[in-house]
Amino acid sequence: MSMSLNLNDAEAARLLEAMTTIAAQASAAILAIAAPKTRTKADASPVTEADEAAEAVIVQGLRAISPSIAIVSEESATAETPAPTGPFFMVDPLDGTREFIAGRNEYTVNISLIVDGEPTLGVVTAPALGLAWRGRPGRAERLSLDGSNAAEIRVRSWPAAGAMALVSRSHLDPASVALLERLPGIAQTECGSAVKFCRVAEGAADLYPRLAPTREWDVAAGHAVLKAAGGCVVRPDGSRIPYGDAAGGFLIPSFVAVGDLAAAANLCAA
Ligand SMILES: Nc1ncnc2c1ncn2[C@@H]1O[C@H](COP(=O)(O)O)[C@@H](OP(=O)(O)O)[C@H]1O
Ligand SMILES: [Mg+2]
Repeated sequence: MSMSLNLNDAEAARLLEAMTTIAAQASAAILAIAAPKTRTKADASPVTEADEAAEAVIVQGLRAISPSIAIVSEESATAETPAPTGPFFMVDPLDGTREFIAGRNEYTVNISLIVDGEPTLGVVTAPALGLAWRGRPGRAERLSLDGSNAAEIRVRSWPAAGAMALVSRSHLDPASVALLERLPGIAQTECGSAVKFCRVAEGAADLYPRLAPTREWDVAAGHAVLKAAGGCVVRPDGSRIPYGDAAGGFLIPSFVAVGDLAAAANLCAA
């Protein structure tokens, strides 16, 4: 059954607030696990008991607030997961598991709501940084994990000098390196997880190139935040990312996340 969802701004704000609370609860569940037991998944990537604890908190929380909206979540998605037919929540209970296991603080909880194939609402929390970022159409915010200190954020214009790219610490690939080599004078910093989208959204960086595979749950919430802040996440040719690709295993082969839309158009035309 297809279901339409036409949220006005007050309803969007209310739903995003509830998603923020759930992401904060999942963050607390992660922080409560001091020495996580770790195993390797079928795709050779790591998962910990913290990933699973956070997912349980999130799924239970989302079911309680919106029982009719489907949930696609990293640790429960399988090859048999059907393509969602209406709006759906896309969840990564712990993005940057490698960072988390290594004891670094750049890992996140990602929760987004996809409507008509577009990440429309999104919250990203960084438990170890005590921070959250969230976006809905027309407004993006950075706040403390406890919900205080919410402040509007906005992308910056591409600077004439001193543009900054963020790249994966654990998965930097040759194609992204080659793209950066074509941009003279751009500085680059390593950063784990969906924090990269949020740094671009708050105008601390300009570009996050990822010309290597990720999955929709790694991207959707950060995409919603960056879009709300005035930026974009697109395939390298400038086309949109088709969310809800169950048949393709929710794989996103490559993307670029950019703060300045004119710079994004130039980059994608090059
Ligand atoms: N070959 C691959 N295919 C699909 N996703 C990949 C991948 N290599 C890395 N990723 C994704 O990249 C995420 C980490 O991003 P980063 O390197 O920027 O921190 C991982 O998230 P998880 O930690 O949730 O598994 C993982 O899903
Ligand atoms: Mg994960």
